[in-house]
Amino acid sequence: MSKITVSTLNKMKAENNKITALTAYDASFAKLFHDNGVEVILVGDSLGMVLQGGDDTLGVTNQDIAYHTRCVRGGSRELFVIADMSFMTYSNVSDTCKNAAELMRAGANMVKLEGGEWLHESIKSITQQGIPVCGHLGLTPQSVHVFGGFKIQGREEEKAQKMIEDAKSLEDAGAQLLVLECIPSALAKRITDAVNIPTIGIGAGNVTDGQILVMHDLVGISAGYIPKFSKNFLLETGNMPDAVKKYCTDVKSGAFPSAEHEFK
Ligand SMILES: Nc1nc(=O)c2c([nH]1)NC[C@@H]1CN(c3ccc(C(=O)N[C@@H](CCC(=O)O)C(=O)O)cc3)CN21
Ligand SMILES: CC(C)C(=O)C(=O)O
Ligand SMILES: [Mg+2]
Repeated sequence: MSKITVSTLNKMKAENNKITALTAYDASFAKLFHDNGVEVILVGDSLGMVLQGGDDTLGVTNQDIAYHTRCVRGGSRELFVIADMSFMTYSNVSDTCKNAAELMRAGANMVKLEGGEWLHESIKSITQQGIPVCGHLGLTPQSVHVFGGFKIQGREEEKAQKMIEDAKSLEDAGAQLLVLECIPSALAKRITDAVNIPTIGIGAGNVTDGQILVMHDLVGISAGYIPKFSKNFLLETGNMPDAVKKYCTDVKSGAFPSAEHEFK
């Protein structure tokens, strides 16, 4: 696979060619995913749950993400790697600059921040200084204690409209990609239509420009529960490379996620 860049991702949105993404936390899995058709690798702070065994993602540090970003980058120079900014490491512009820079030096191609309009200044500042940004709206797990659990977001029309405004604000600030997590498919469609940047969904239906899953859910070995929107692709394929290939094929064709994996 040739090298993926933000230009490739824009082109894919324009051509209705779905973007395939998975989380990875080390070199071997990152290379396996890349070799079998995955276009974007996320070093997610989900590692606080699936690697560290925590109940949420709040215990993850910027150093943790930097470490795993180095590991993932070790899998290939060619990977398009997004690194999550962890809980409370992007509270102000200065912290955002310092911590995002550490992730870029560790080998990331882009950093991801959870939140809407309030991130405007920080996103503007780091993109101006050369750091590409991915936004993240909907069920933003760092806010699990504000939400009162890992609950689907944006069901009320007022909240839905606010999320659309947040998406536009992120794009306006300079964000070049947007993750939408656990929202009704109809809202994911409205957001995808409202912005020019590609959207990547998880629990947001097959209407987004791409899909992402936590890698442990793809093979059914997540330590906690397995979210309803995920699917075990290892069951029907029996080996890892084919499970990854099947995931990519099904994302490309729109077969995954199907109705049973979406929220109405
Ligand atoms: N293994 C794993 N997969 C993930 O997708 C994931 C993580 N871990 N850790 C970080 C966050 C947390 N995420 C979660 C966790 C739980 C639900 C969940 O239980 N959702 C309910 C729906 C709740 C509702 O209806 O409002 C479900 O049944 O799937 C969703 C996303 C997504 N991320
Ligand atoms: C679930 C994805 C989008 C994420 O942010 C993570 O893995 O941390
Ligand atoms: Mg995350």
